[in-house]
This record gives sequence, C-alpha cells and structure tokens, in this order.
Amino acid sequence: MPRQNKIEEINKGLFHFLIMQGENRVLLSIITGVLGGLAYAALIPLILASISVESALMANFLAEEKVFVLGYEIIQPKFAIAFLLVCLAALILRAVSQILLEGVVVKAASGLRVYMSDRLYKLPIQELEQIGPSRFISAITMDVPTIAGSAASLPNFVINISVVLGVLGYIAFLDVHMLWTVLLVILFGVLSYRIPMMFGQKFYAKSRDSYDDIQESVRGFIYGAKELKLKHKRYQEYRDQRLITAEGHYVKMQLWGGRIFYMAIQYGNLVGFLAIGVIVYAAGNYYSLSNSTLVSVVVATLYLIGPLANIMNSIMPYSQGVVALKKLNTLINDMPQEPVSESYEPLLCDRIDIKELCYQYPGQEGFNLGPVSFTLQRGQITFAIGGNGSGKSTLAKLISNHYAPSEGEIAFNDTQITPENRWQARESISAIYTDFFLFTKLYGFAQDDLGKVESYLKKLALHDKVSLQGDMFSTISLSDGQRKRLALLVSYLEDRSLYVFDEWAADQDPEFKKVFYTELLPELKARGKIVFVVGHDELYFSQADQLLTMQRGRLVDIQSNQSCKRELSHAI
Ligand SMILES: Nc1ncnc2c1ncn2[C@@H]1O[C@H](COP(=O)(O)OP(=O)(O)OP(=O)(O)O)[C@@H](O)[C@H]1O
Repeated sequence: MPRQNKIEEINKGLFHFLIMQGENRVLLSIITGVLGGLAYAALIPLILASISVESALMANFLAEEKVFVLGYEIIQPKFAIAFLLVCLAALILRAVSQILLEGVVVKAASGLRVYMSDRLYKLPIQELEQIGPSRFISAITMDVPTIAGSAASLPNFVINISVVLGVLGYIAFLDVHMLWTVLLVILFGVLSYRIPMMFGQKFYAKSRDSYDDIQESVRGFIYGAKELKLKHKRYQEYRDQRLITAEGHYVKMQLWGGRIFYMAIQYGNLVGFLAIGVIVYAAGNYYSLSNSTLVSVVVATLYLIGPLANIMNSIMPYSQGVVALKKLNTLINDMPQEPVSESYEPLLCDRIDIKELCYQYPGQEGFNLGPVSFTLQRGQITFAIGGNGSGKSTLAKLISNHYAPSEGEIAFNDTQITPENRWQARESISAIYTDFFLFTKLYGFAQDDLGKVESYLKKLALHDKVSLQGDMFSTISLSDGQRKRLALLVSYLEDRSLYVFDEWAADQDPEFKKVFYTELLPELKARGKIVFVVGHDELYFSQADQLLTMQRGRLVDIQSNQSCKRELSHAI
C-alpha cells in the first residue's frame, strides 16, 4: 500500500494506524514485549523456588559442586545462572520492543506532518481561509506529538500486561482459588477505575478545544504586536479577554482532568495491595492455604503492583492520544480535497471567457458576487476598479482559479474550467495578491530561467539590495514595496499567459507606480499576456484596454480602450 494511503488509516484508530505504518515492526515489537514481560514475570517463581527448595526433584537439580565468584560462594549456581539469563532476556526483549516501536512512531509522526502539509496543498483556498491557521498549527504542533507519545507507550503497556499475565499464571500454579481471588479484585479495580478516567478524558477534550483559542490569541500577539504596543488599554483588554480567558479555561480543564487522572492512578496503584489484603485477611484462611503457599502468593501479588501501576499510568497518555486523534480526524474531515490532476501541463490561454459567474463565500450571507460576464484577451490589460468591498479581489481569485465559482463558468480559449482541469488552468497563471508570500528560494525554476534574474533586478531597481546566490535571494528583508517588486520578479520569471495583480502598486512610490503602469504592464501586454489588474490608480486608467467597474458584487460598467481614455481626460 502506498505510504500516503497508509497515513490515511489514521481515521481507523491509533492501533490500526500504527500497524499500517510499521507493518511487521509493530507486531515484532508486541511479540518481543510479550516475551520480555513473561521473562520479567518468570523471575518471581525463580526467586521463590530458589529460596524454598521443597521437592526431591528440585533437590536433585541442586545437587552440584560448589561455585565461588570473587571469593563468595554462590548457592544454587544453576538457579543463579538461570536468574542471570532471564534477567538478560527481559532486559534485551523489553529494550528491543521499545526501540522497534519508537522507530515506527517517530516515522509515523513525521509522515503525519507531511500528510497534513500535502492535504493543505489540496485544500481549496476558501476552506483554508475559513478554517484559519490556528487549527492547523495546533494539529501539527500539539496533536501529532500527543498521538506519537501515546503510541510510544504501547510497548510499556504490552510488557506490563504480559508481566501481569505471567504472574497470574504463577499464582494459578500455586493455588487456583488465589488466581480467582486476585482476578476478581483486579477486575473490580479496573472497572471502578474506568469511571473517573472517562470524566478525566472529557476534561482533557475540553482543554484541547481551548488550545485552539490560545493559539489564535498568540497569533494576535505576534501579528498585532505593533498595534498592541501603541495602546496599553488595547493590550490589557486583548490579553484579558482573549489570552487569559482561553488560558483560564485551558488550565481549569487540564487541572480537573489531571486531578481525576492522578486520583484514579493512585487508586489504581492500590488495587494490588487490595488483592494482598483480601488474600492475607480472608481468602488464605478461607481456602486453608499452607503458610509457604500463602507467602508465595503474597510475594507474587506484591510483584504485580508495579506492572499494574504502569498499566494504569499508561492509560493517561493513551486517553490524551485518543482526544488528539479525534481532534485531528475532525480537522482532516473538515478538509475537502481538490481532485488530483493527471497533468500539470498549462492550458492554452489566449482568451478567457467569464460567463454568468457567481460566487458566495461559504457560510456568509451578506455578500454575493455576480452574475458577471466579460472577456479577457491576449495582449490586453484589464483594470477592475470599484469601492472597497465591491468584490474586485474576489473576482481576481475566481479568475486565477483559487476560488471555484458557485455558478457560471470560466473558459480558457474554449476549454471550460472544471475541477479536473483546474490545476492545469493554474499553471497558466501568475498572481500577486495583497497577502502574497515570498519564498527565499526560487523553487520550480530551471537553471536557464535564472539567467534573466540579474536584468529583472535592475529593471525593478533592486540590484543594489538583492542578488541571486545560486537559486536563492541574498535577502528578503526589504521594505514592503521592495518585497512586492521581488514578487513581481518571480512572476516575470514564471512567464505565464495570465497575470493577475491585486493592488500591486498600492505601496509603490509615485516614481515606481509610473514605471509599473507605463512600462511593466505595457511590456507584458507586448509579450502577448492577458493582464488583469485590481487597483484604484485613476491616473493610469488610460493604460487599460478594458475597465471593469464593480459595485457591491455586481459588474456595473465595462468600458473599452477609447472610453477609458475619455474617462481619464474627464478626471484630469
Ligand atoms: N475571506 C473572506 N471570507 C468571507 N467573506 C469575505 C472574505 N473576503 C472578502 N469577503 C467578503 O467579500 C466582499 C468583497 O471583498 P473583496 O475583497 O472582493 O473586495 P475588494 O473590492 O477587493 O475590496 P478592497 O478594495 O477593499 O480590496 C467583502 O465585502 C466581504 O464581505
């Protein structure tokens, strides 16, 4: 099964997911864990047999020559060697079990992070915006490590279960009534222990929900740092109403969850002693156990206390893992995927026909775009203008195929854009939005493309600031306007059919604004590109071959080249 599909097994539960990741290694880890646990359990009958030699068989076995080590006489050397070998086996098997699973868990956690990033790539932009970054960051930085942590406790759980089973087997060998007695006490302990654990898990689930709010409020401290520093009252209110409220809820839920878990764990730790109490004060007498059998049963039960406590203790990380897994699965289920494209070959695009295009933001009633119809032509510059919130950027994101239309169609030449060919359509587009992201490295370019960087840096007046080192920019610590110019350089290098600029010139100085409108855009036009510009720079409307005016989501006017020029002379 391909690795990606194996990661998708996450929705079938933690254990299933692990098995799918580690194939034989998880099973091998369980087998070595079981054997290691049994070896550990075998130590107790070995010790008890060594100190109470009763049977003739045993006496025969012990009849041997004396052995000295460092001047000390070793009594029952055969038992001593067996003891040493079993210790060694327990040590090696338990370590191997943990090392094997740790390898699976670390790789599974890494696979999950990569999987989430791949899912983000396939997530439509509108859902990405709707879900918001906090949930993704919490999932990757909190849920994945919690799931990994709980999965890593599996060998410990298996080892301790085998120790308990092994010791119970020995108790059964000593006296079968004592086995039922101990089993009943353990069963009662485990069942009664589950009740508080269920409540504890509920509190952990609630605390996990608050963690998304904490993440969101920390984002405010990072991205709103300047605004917060300029007004102490704003900081205080934001801190109290967002961070402290979220933290308060998180801490409260964590503490309640922790209190219940720790009380339950302590109670769980007592179960072994409870069993000893029942044996010593009631069952031993009731079943007329000999003194030596009673001592052996009590010692064996004492030996159960540690493993039982470990089993109980591993339930807490497991519960937290279950909560994290649920949270991660909910997020994954909220992440629809765009269909995978069979080809990333750019679509031919000399003309774009927009017909009766409509768009509504998911879950937003207030704003509807469209229906709008117009055509974009190769070698033409189209400006989209209009007031704030009139729908220009929304229209740009529809044209650049980041949003899928609610109704209507977009056709590149005569090919209608569908979910199946949308990835190909995107390969014909280069876009710079107001929230653009600049990668330090020029990813996805051939070495030949980079030859033009030097001349573009000069054209964009960046050659004094930035240079290309290999395929990396020497710096991207630039002013906002300069960073946008660098984004324009990347866009130029891409050499696509359609160029979309959303208020690109808004933070350029007047000199460079002029360069952009009167040199760079006409140059793209001369190269036969389709250019779609969102902007408010009336002074340069004359550069447009087509002027689209938006108002409250409607396209209220389309002017062609000549009327654009008339418009400008009126404005002047
Ligand atoms: N991510 C979003 N989620 C939900 N609704 C949105 C989102 N972005 C914009 N809107 C809604 O769409 C409307 C149009 O926004 P859009 O960004 O397209 O306007 P615009 O014309 O580009 O404005 P501006 O000139 O201010 O950039 C807004 O009034 C808002 O109600």
